[in-house]
Amino acid sequence: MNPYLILLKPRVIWLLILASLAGYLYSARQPNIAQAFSLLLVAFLSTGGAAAFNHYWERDIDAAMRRTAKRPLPAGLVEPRNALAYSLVLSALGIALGFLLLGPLPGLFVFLGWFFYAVVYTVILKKRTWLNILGGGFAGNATFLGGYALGAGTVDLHAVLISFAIYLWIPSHIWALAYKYRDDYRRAGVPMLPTVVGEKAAVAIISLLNLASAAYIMTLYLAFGGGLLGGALVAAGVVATIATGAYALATKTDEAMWKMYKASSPVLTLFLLALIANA
Ligand code: HEM
Ligand SMILES: CC(C)=CCC/C(C)=C/CC/C(C)=C/COP(=O)(O)OP(=O)(O)O
Repeated sequence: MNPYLILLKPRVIWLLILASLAGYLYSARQPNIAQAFSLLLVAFLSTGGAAAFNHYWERDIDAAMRRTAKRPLPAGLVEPRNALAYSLVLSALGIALGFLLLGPLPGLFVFLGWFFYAVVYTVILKKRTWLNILGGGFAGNATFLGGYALGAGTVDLHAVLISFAIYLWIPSHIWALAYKYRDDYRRAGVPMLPTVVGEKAAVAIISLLNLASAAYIMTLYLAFGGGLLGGALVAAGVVATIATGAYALATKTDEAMWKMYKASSPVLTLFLLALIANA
C-alpha cells in the first residue's frame, strides 16, 4: 500500500468514521445524502490527519517497537517533514470543512476529537502516564458526538451517555493489545497498564473492564430501547465480549488477550450498527 495511505491508519479510522455516521443516522430525523457525504469526508480527513500526525510525532517510539518498526517513517519511506506537512494539511482541511460544511457544533467536536487524540494523548500523555488513554479517550466520544450534533443540531445527555460506550470500550481495546506487546511498550518507554502492574492483575483488570463495557452497552440498550434487530446485534457483541473475557480470565495467555483485542472492533461495530438499526 502507498506509504501515504498507510499514514492514515485506514485499518483503524474506518471505525471512527462509522462512529460519526452512527451518531448522524441515530439523531437525524431526515438524514440526507449531502450531509452524510460531508460528514464522511470530514471524518476521513480529520481522523486520517490525526493518525498521520501520530505517525510523525511517534516515529522514534514506532522505531523502537516490533509492532510498529516497519511503518513508513521508521522504514524511511516518507520524510518526517513531508509526513508532518501531510498530516497538518489533512487535519486543517478536515477541521475547517467540519465548521464550514457541518456547522459550529459538529465542527467543534471534530476539533476536540483531533485535539484529544493528536495533542492530549499523543503529545502530552502517552510517554508520561499509563493513564494516557483515559486522558485521550474523549476523542472517541467526539467521533459519535460530532455526527449526532450534525443530525440533531444539539448534543444532549442521551448523546453523551451513548458516546461513553466508546470511551469505556477503549481501555480493554488498547490494553488487551498492550498486554501482548507489553515488552515492546516497556522497551519504547511507553507506560501502559500492562507495563505497570503484574500480568495476573493486568489480565484481571482488562477482562473486567471488557465485561463492564459490554454491560454498559447492554444497559444503554435496555434504557433507550430498540427493535429486535438492534437487540440481536447488541446481544451478539455482548456474547463475544463475555466469551473473550472469560477465556482470557481462564487462560491468562497472550493469545487470549490478543483475541480480546481483535474482538473489540467487531463488538463496537455491532453496537454502532444497532444504533443505526434503531435510527
Ligand atoms: C485513545 C484512544 C485509542 C487508542 C490509544 C487506540 C489504540 C489502538 C492501537 C495501538 C491499535 C493497533 C494499531 C496497529 O497495530 O496498527 C488500534 C487498533 C484499532 N483501533 Fe484503536 N485506539 C483508540 C481508540 C479507538 C477508537 C475510539 C476506535 C473506533 C471508534 C478505534 C478503532 C480501532 C480499530 C478499528 C483498530 C484496528 C483493529 C484491528 O486491527 O482488528 N480505536 N487502536
Ligand atoms: C475526530 C477525530 C480526529 C477523532 C480521533 C479519534 C481517535 C480516538 C483516534 C485514535 C485511533 C488511533 C489511530 C489510535 C492508535 O493510537 P496509538 O498511537 O496508541 O497507536 P500506535 O501505537 O499503533 O501508533
